[in-house]
Amino acid sequence: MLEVKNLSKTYEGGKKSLRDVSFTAKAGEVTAIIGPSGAGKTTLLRSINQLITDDSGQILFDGQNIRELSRRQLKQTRSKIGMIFQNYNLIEPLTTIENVLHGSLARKSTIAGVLSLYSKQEKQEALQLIDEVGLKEFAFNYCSDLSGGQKQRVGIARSLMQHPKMMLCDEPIASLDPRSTTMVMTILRRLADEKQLMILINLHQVDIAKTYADHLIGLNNGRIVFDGQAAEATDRQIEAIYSGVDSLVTE
Ligand SMILES: Nc1ncnc2c1ncn2[C@@H]1O[C@H](COP(=O)(O)OP(=O)(O)OP(=O)(O)O)[C@@H](O)[C@H]1O
Repeated sequence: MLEVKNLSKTYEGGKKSLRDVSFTAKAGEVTAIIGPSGAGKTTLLRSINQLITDDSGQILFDGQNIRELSRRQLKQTRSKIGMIFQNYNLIEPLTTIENVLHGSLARKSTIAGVLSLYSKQEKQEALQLIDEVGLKEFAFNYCSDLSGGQKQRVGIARSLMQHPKMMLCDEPIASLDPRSTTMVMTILRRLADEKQLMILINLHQVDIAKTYADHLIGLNNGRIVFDGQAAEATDRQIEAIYSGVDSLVTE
């Protein structure tokens, strides 16, 4: 379970990007975060694993407050949190399997990582994950030769190599066509259902959020203005998330 309590963030220059944000996310659930551009979605996702340092609040995950961990503890906790990015963040001149194997670096010693020392078991696991995301025949292709949707699936397999408990997905389908969008969202949904992963996903497409997510959070100007079941959010509530009317949990 992830419990975010009263999280606030003000950037240098004074922009208040998160204002007293509190919510809970559960294992096995897809939580979609929607809201207009600049609402604070990326800031929220990146604060959860402390890629952005926030001002105040609590982030309780796996029995710990992530905000209070030492550097070493944070590294350990981050190894359980996968990240999926809009621009994939792959090493393009490397092959699919090499990129996926990189996901295990979070669990390895620095020297083993630098020397790219992977065990036979890790290579087998990487191939298995590549198969799970439907890319078996592309395992030894260079990532630079893959389509956007294929690259995102490599990103998912790489993240699974970490053995994550939670996946933070920052607009993972923003650059994809409808067919690739369906494939990626279906895989994320399956990971929540079958591996009981906790999936948090920033989205611009409300219809996709309502189709694939269990839980919907609406952010506007750094505030949570909706927190409820994705399938039950009404058009009026969705409209209000984007127009910025506060406190819409009840109609
Ligand atoms: N490094 C930064 N320094 C100052 N202000 C920032 C910084 N990063 C983001 N902001 C501001 O914080 C607010 C929230 O930004 P954030 O990127 O979290 O929003 P978002 O909801 O993810 O937007 P989008 O949907 O466009 O990606 C915006 O007003 C943005 O301009």
